[in-house]
Amino acid sequence: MNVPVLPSILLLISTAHAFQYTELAQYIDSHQEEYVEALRDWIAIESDSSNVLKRAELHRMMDMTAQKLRLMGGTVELVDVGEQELPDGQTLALPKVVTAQFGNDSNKLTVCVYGHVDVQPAKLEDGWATDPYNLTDINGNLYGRGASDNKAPVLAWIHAVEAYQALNMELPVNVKFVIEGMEETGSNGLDAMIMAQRDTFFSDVDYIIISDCGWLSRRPALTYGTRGNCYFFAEVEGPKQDLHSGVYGGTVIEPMTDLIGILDTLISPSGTILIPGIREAVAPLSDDEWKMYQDIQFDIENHKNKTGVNQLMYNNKVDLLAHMWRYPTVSIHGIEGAFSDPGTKTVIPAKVTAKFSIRQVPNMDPAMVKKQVTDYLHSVFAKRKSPNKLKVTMVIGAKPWLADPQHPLYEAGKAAVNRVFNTDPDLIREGGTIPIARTFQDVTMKSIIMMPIGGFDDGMHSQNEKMSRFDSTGFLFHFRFLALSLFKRDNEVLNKKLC
Ligand SMILES: CC(C)C[C@H](N)C(=O)NCC(=O)O
Repeated sequence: MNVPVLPSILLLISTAHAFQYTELAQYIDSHQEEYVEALRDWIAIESDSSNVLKRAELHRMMDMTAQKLRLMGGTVELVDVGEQELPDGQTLALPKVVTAQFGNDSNKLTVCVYGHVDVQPAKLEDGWATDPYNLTDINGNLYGRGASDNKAPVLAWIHAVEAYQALNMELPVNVKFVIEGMEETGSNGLDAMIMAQRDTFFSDVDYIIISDCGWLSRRPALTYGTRGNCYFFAEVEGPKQDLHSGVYGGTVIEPMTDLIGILDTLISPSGTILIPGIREAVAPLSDDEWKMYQDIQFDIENHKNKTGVNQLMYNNKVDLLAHMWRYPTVSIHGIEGAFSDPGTKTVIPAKVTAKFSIRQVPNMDPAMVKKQVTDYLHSVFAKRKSPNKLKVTMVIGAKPWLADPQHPLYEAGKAAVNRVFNTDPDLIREGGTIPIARTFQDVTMKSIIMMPIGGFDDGMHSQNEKMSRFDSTGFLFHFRFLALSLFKRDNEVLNKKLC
């Protein structure tokens, strides 16, 4: 069973009878290689949204996505969401957002599937074992940038609709797609588009499904929360050009020294955020949450192996999960302008820009965090009495998202997992960010369920990202049935509650 297939699963299925399940499953299994080839075509496109030099590739990716949906007979639009302003003041066209619709029957529920087809940067020399843009199948693992995050899951949903069409089966729900190309950099332009189309495209949507996350372990999972993210640039500028450190070192106050000095004041070695006001905003961990976390399957040794470290920040499961999902953290990602090539260049860089981010949790507010971080860094910098100039910019301000795991969507999900796996799913949160999740919820007032498709060891954003055709436990195979059951149950529950 391969991944792109997965969704077929998810789909539709609500009203399908047993023989239809079998037919769908057979169709999907017998088309597995075509799904892998479709994924190969998509992986080959370097749709890196963070690199402005790759923008043409991103536009091509959106066109290709729209074309695939058009060829399936969907009502497809490429929605212009305007321009992006770059830190240097230049502007650049944003990739268009693809919307599509299959079915328009007012007697059916309408499901909106959201996904993205942009990716994080990847280079062979980062330590990939294979070319990140050439899908490589090793023992059933499909390696390539974007395989798990989020190209295979998006394709899987599309192929699910296609399987119904190919078998001349009626879709049990109307299906809408919203597929974007800027998720990895904060979903620029998408908030405004959702607001603008609230009373049109989104007016008949009953609920939203996102498959842009992963299981936590080999136990089935449903995701009910994601962290937000505030991403900052801190630029320190000094001399008018780079200087020879032997000739000028000791006479000028170096921008890099200033920058490292202020970065070191963001977080303590034991992980305490030192920016005033941040920790105070965080909702305290309730007893109920503590109990929920205790029951979740999470193997600390496995987490150590996966990350390749021999010591973690915390030694117990609840603390680790809580710090992964529902406490903020500061991560320092890189320094632009710093010398980073092999060799021993002896330069004093004239201007350096640090990139760091702070994951957001309830009840933090990105606007407030922007002010707290900017004020704090300027006050720390002022104490250094440096003649250099500091500029702090927040380039992403994505809010956290939290659903009610008691909502009928999750009841349906749990019942389906039980039916299929004979076990309760773990109800998990996600430490990463899906910037648009909160907007969907706030603007459309519709509920969201996140149904992870990725494996716990897919390596999203990392070297050797992959999506598995099979898992040792065969979870993808099971997931198909989970989905079938889910939607069957889903409609039963939701028809009662939503209609
Ligand atoms: C695991 C995340 C929710 C996946 C998502 N596509 C993502 O990577 N978002 C950006 C981020 O930095 O979290």
